Amino acid sequence: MTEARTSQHYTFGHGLLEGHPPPSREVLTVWLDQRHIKRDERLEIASMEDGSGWRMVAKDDMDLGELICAIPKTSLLSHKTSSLPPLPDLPPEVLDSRSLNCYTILHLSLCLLHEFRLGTDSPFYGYLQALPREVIGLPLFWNMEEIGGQDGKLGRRWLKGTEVERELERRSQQSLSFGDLKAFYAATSPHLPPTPAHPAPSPFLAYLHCFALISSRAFMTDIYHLIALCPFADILNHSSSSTSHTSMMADDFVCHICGSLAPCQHDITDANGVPYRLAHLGEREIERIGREEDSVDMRVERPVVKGEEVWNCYGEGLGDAKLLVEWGFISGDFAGEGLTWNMEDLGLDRVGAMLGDDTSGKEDEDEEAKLERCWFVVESVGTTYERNLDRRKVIVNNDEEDDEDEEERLLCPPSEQDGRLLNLDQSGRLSTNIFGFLWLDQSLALPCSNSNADSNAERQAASLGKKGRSRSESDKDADDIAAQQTSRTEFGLDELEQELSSIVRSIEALEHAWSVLDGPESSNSGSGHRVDLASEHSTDATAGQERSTSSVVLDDRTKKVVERIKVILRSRLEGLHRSELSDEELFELKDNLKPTERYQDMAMTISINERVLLRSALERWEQL
Ligand SMILES: C[S@@+](CC[C@H](N)C(=O)[O-])C[C@H]1O[C@@H](n2cnc3c(N)ncnc32)[C@H](O)[C@@H]1O
Repeated sequence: MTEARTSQHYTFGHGLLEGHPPPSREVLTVWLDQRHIKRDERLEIASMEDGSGWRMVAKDDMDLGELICAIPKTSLLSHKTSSLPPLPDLPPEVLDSRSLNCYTILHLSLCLLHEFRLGTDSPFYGYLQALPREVIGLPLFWNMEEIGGQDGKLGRRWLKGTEVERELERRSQQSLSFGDLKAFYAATSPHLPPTPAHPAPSPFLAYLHCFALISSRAFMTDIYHLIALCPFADILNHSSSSTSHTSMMADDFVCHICGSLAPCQHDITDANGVPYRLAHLGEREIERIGREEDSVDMRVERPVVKGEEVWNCYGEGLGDAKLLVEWGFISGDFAGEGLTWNMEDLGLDRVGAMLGDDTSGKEDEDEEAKLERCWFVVESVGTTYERNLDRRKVIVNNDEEDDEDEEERLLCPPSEQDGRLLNLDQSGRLSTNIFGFLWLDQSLALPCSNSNADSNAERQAASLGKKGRSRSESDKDADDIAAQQTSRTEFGLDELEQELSSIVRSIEALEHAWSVLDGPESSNSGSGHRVDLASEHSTDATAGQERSTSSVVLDDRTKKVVERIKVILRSRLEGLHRSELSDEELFELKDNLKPTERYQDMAMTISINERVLLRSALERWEQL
């Protein structure tokens, strides 16, 4: 059976495989067999329901541990297996600041382009012909007329202020901006060997096509091949980790010189003659890797039912922003870390000031060391918070109700993926990392004089409120900070440790106050509900415990942190495109999009989801 991804022949402006027959599963299957790529025969390549690509479906049940596929590493398409000759030294402005990861992506995209240009002469042709021919519309390209058109331009506007914009900024910091791609291709395209079908360098669009394929299909394999295309395995679509059936596995402790997994001539061995890179393995394992061919494997990690699509997990906790930027689609799974901030966004970019700068008694300490001292406290806050949550779970026997209760909290422990993330999680809970830093900034930014106090308050105002707060508000902030100052202290590690217990107490008071507001007897369903935190005596029955709330009083520092959190959330909301629109107006706009306006649709979905999340979080903090 020869089935095309679509029936027409392709001309997509990049000029690659032009005039070739459409992608064929049959040609792919023959090639996979020739390259000894093992697949379970119960698996079938099928079309996606919306016709936008291929997917893997199981024709029968598959059990835990069964092999889905095994791809010999010699059949991966990596910078080591491609026939692109080594590049000459690149000019420093192209190479200088690039990390190895970034260079590997840019270089592998060029390798792929070279294989495409070879056409049927490429040893990878059977695989290449099965890849999507249309350029995958990563947001990085949406402003480019040939790829994004009008839809892309309008879509980019909806990305304003969203996590996608942040993700693009992160990529840019890793030297993976549109300009970086352009510069890399300008420097390397003259070195592409001419081929019969492509005697001259290919257009930039061809390189972008290859870059998007690498971004959306290549996986990290080992320290020799690094990022590589894994034929067959890359047909599986993504689902978040809890619903996926499998993930990619490879032994990555290979020799970095020749790629051998088994002991080789380049190895340095320990006293027992075992290569250091294999020292963590048992004798039997070492014997096994000497016998077997090294491969990238996928096994069933969650049983697959007959007729089901087999889902891969491209990475733990991938949210829609990352999926859109790197893979060009959104899942709507509400996976990932929610919304993120960096220190600057939070007005915390001058840690020196946060620590009392020249009065710290550690004038010669660099910013990094100061920041580390703050992290010491903030991370301890997270650990303590998590431990208290666990303890509470044990007390209430960890039932479902308690999980729901937990999601309704104001704060959440730091992300498991990245312990230093400053985020608002998908349940609208603010990370204790943000709270901790805001607390430290509030309590430690002790000004030397009123003029310093002024500049500190101005700094916060400028960073937090994009529209800027009025001068009188800044003055008031500065006065408050100055009023709090009773004595000047050297803030060393000991002092920071003392801060820990204050922050934990502040969080406990806040959560307690919130549980009173959010508890069943408070009938806190509508907005505008208020509880007099300082005077009422009530009980919190949500956890099956009696808790006196007679002493829920938020101290001044806590109140100030709460105020800053509200400013941060409001400012993020106001930074979104068309932030003045109501949810109804937004949904109406989205519903009126044409089916072809896919980029706008994805961007609006993300923007709307972020609004909803921010509003729900803001509502909680405003009720305090
Ligand atoms: C590794 S490939 C997967 C195979 C691809 N569907 C194909 O046609 O060859 C990754 C691409 O598949 C698509 N994709 C993967 N998971 C998806 C999902 N859950 N929903 C929609 N598209 C998905 C995206 O276009 C993504 O860039």
